[in-house]
Amino acid sequence: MPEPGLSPLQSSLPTAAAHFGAHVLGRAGSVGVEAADAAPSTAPVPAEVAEPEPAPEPVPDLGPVLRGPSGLGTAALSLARSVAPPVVEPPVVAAPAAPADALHIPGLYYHPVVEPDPVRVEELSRRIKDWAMDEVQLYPEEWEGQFDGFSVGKYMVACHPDAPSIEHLMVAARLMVAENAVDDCYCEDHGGSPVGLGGRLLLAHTALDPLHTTAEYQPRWAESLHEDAPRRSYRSAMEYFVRQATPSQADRFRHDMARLHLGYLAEGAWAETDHTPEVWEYLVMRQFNNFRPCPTITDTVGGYELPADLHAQPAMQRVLALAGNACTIVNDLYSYTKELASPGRHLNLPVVLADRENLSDQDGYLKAVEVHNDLMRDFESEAAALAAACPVPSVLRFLRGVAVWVDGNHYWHQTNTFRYSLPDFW
Ligand SMILES: CC(C)=CCC/C(C)=C(\C)COP(=O)(O)OP(=O)(O)O
Ligand SMILES: [Mg+2]
Repeated sequence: MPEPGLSPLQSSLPTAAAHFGAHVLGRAGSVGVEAADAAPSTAPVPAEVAEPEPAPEPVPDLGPVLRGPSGLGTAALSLARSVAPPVVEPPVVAAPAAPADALHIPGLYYHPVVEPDPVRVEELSRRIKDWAMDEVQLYPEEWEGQFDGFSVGKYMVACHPDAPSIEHLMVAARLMVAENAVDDCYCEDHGGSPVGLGGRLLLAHTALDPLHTTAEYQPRWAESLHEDAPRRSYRSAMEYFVRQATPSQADRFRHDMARLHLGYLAEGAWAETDHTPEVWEYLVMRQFNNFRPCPTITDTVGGYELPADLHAQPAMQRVLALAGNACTIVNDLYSYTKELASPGRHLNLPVVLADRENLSDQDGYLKAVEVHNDLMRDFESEAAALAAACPVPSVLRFLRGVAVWVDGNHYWHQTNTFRYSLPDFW
């Protein structure tokens, strides 16, 4: 109900979008337009991480972002095109071919990406390694090869082609490295174990969501954040992130990380008792132990904000869950042989399908490909429906950012032959 004397906000949205609320859309529209036109965040970049002078930043190729993926079957991702005239008429570009030595999963539904800008990849790789070694003492010398082989620079450039600067990419890269450090060192094969995992994760979570307590106990907690590599890296990565993010973006990230830690705990609990969950139970765990915290920072890394009220809409939440699930099942497919070779029994979707549905290893794997493809198609159709129902610039750019992240994530898995290989099922 409008206040007396005030005329109601006029919305150009279809009636179907009425449930988003004119107050939210009115504000979101202005934020989005401003953000889309002036990409860099208003948050100041701290002096110690300022861009080096006078090296010029490579100009990001915004073509893929405006245009979206261009391969067969990518029409559903052309969100802006379906609801509004494009900002510029993009040139028609052929779908890029995957590199010759890339891994190919027959029947997998995915979109090829434009090769990430090699200048950005090199610069980001150099800076992230400096951060890992000099600022957080992340790993002993003998792990250097694994750090390089992870190729976080290539990963983040592929996933965030609209980042306005290398420093924006560093925000994503530090978090990616820190998230993997926690997984490797607390949960998996670099000293991790389900035993005591809850306590370790809880304490590390306070590097993201700080303790507020009395003067007597606060200093001891603050010291604890420097005691191991996972906590050092979470603490530092979060410090940079909150300088770049708005408070609601930081809060969104903390929530997504709490979800992630809950997923780690369920995975650890099942490993401890050697329990194989039902397929749907596994999918629940993997929705939490999930890449979700990475695509959901796409607006911070892009230098704009999807307003909290729009992020919280159930339709947006469904799109984000589907996108995260598609990304994560891609990992289950590409990491299948790595996980078979690791000590103990590592759960992934093909393994759980084979066990719970009495399938051969091969049929379990092939069914997991189908589950992935269904998730991808649901993500794309729900994202397109949301874009049509709520064609606010920040929503469209965010949905495009998530879709590009999904594609970049696939590209990184497909091309990371240092880390992954495929089973001989075809
Ligand atoms: C980057 C991030 C938020 C990671 C969270 C959880 C995670 C490590 C994954 C979803 C990847 O799965 P997994 O642990 O199976 O990774 P690898 O197969 O070892 O590459
Ligand atoms: Mg895996």
